Amino acid sequence: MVSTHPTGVKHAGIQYLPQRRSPDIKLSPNQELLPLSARVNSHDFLEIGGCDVTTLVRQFGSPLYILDEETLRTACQQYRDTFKRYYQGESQVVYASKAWNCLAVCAIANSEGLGIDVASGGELYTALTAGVSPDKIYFHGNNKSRAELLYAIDSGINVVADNWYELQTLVELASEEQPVRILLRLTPGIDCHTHEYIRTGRLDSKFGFDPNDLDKVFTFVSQQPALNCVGVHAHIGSQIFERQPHRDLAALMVQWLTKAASYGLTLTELDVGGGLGVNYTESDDPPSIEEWVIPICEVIQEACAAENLPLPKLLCEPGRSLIANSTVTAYTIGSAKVIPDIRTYVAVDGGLSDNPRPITYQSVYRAVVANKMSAHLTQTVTIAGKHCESGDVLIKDAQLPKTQPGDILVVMGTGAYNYSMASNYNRLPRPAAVVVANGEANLILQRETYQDLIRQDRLPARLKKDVDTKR
Ligand SMILES: Cc1ncc(COP(=O)(O)O)c(C=O)c1O
Ligand SMILES: N[C@@H](CCCC[NH3+])C(=O)O
Repeated sequence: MVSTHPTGVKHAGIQYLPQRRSPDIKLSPNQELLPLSARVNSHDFLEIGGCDVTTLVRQFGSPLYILDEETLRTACQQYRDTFKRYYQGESQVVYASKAWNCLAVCAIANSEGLGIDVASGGELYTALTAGVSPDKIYFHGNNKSRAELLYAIDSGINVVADNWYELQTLVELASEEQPVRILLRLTPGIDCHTHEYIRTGRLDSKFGFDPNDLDKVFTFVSQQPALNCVGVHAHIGSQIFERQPHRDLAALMVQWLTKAASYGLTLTELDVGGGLGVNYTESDDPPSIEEWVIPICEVIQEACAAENLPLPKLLCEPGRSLIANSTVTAYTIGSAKVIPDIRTYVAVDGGLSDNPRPITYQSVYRAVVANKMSAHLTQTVTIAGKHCESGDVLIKDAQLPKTQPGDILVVMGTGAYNYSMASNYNRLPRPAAVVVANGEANLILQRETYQDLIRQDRLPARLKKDVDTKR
């Protein structure tokens, strides 16, 4: 079977065309396997952003993260513009930068008018360095350190307060003259179907205040002049395909605003978190960005009208659905091991250090061979990484054309939680990343070197002496 990608990419056996539910609803990048600008050129090679992937690998090395600027910008615009169109109050889309935090990605999101959600001092430092305005930065985390909270207060950003210890620390660190702007993160008690490790909304979660404490929390913050509490926040989990949980969440959060008003707290911001899922395989079926945003706007508008509340500023925090499908990882194929009647392993020059999602969440990915885009898929192979770990498998039973050492394997949908969760396991240097657009490729993350790997190593003098004498 040969199927066709909407943009013209053909790859035998892979169904690239997601199902359109209605002609009025735009498909969005989170429903695509390949970046929007993907094409097959006259050599039968994959091009992204007008750049031949095999040339990029020759130029920048392998493995290589390749980020398509058009796809990322389109996703940012779809979120931003859908809120503008369907929500009558103010809105702000905030990129959850834990998905991929680096200067260039923060700068692109910022240039599209998005705010940035940060989850550590390091992510905050990156966002500020990328030029994001402090009032558009939201700081998350269930155990922010004192130093991180001080950094947040000094920088004038928004803090999403997660627990009692944090509220008390903020009261100590902030002052009446310079109150800290906070939102309260509450656990909504809403469950959804996603991987156990990435559910955050149910009561048994390490994040946020217990909803049974709502009265106590509102009473406390309403009495603290050092706390400028402006809103509520909740996030129910990640890689969610269902639509009802976010509708339920939106309705529940409006009830929280009503309750806060009874404590004299005028809360003007409501942040529904992120969580919209993406296509990693042809059988995934997430809603589009519009299909996710529109019902949230409708539910909040209806609930506020019913409760006679002014419309709050509506925020959301997508990570994965903004960036996952903008990026592919290109690897070079090396050794193979054929175990007759059992399995064929084809190894690449990266693995769990650049993409820990398969080993962590049993995530499934799809791949194509960038220099053999129309070749028939004649083999079923397991794509192994190069780490000393049997579980270091990127894709089980991948359908591929016949491959040989030197071929370029492209794994799709690697923009979210790949680089940001990358490690140096086995002391592999982290890969480089480029952003591509209009035939131009720019380095956004330099490949680590062996020197980088030992930059933080220290050899105490007494051990050094040992080394010297034993030589
Ligand atoms: C507080 C918070 N906001 C936003 C996100 C982004 O989620 P996603 O990448 O699923 O959109 C997460 C991650 O799950 C999160 O923990
Ligand atoms: N790291 C997870 C998502 C975590 C979301 C952050 N709360 C993943 O790769 O799917």
